[in-house]
Amino acid sequence: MPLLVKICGLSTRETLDVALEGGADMVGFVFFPPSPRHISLETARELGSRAKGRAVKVALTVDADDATLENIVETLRPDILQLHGKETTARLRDIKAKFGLPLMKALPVETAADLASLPGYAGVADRILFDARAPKDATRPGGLGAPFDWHVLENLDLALPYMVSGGLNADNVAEAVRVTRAGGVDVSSGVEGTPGVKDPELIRAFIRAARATQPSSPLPVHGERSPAQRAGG
Ligand SMILES: O=C(O)c1ccccc1N[C@@H]1O[C@H](COP(=O)(O)O)[C@@H](O)[C@H]1O
Repeated sequence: MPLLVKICGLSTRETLDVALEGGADMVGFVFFPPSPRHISLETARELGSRAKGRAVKVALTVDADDATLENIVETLRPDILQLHGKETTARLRDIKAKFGLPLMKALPVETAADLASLPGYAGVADRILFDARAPKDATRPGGLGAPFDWHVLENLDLALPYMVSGGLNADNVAEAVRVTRAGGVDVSSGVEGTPGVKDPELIRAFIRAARATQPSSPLPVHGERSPAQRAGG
């Protein structure tokens, strides 16, 4: 399976286009007012229609209530909801029943003990995102540019698709994928110059580095067209 690459915290047309043109599989939009990446519903409507059909649109929320989720679903029209707070398994069931969208539950990781809640969430979420546990005094539960010890996931045996995040960048993404065997990677701070301000070059470099972790297409035998040539018609 090809590695899924998610660029999160996009808030402008220009950087969204860079992520889409660079080949991001998923683009994430943050709806959490304390975050420097928080976007308004008006921006969500514009960016959502721009990304439609070009990448999976992910709405990131933190313990959002139904009314907030309703507004986000109505304006962004996300393909998946990323729940990055302390949402319980019961709340996940409730959100699923109300909104009928796939759910990606973010789980904070610091030590192996943090995986205790995994079986419960794996029973209801469609995908798990393992993210670095934020310090107690942090103003947000993610998007802090800090990695966790990827070896915690080394022997993970999870049937559900999972991604990793937390302090990823173009220099360490290959090692994160090697250690965790994750099917996807998610980045925000690592493609920014300053918090909340995406850097086009860093976005491109991250996507390239993530793609380079994949075995390259086999060389065509004489007279045969390569997969890339076939995809291009
Ligand atoms: O990006 C944010 O501001 C944010 C706010 C609240 C919850 C999660 C947030 N971001 C997510 O955190 C991880 C790791 O990000 P980083 O690469 O370490 O900056 C990622 O999933 C972001 O989507």
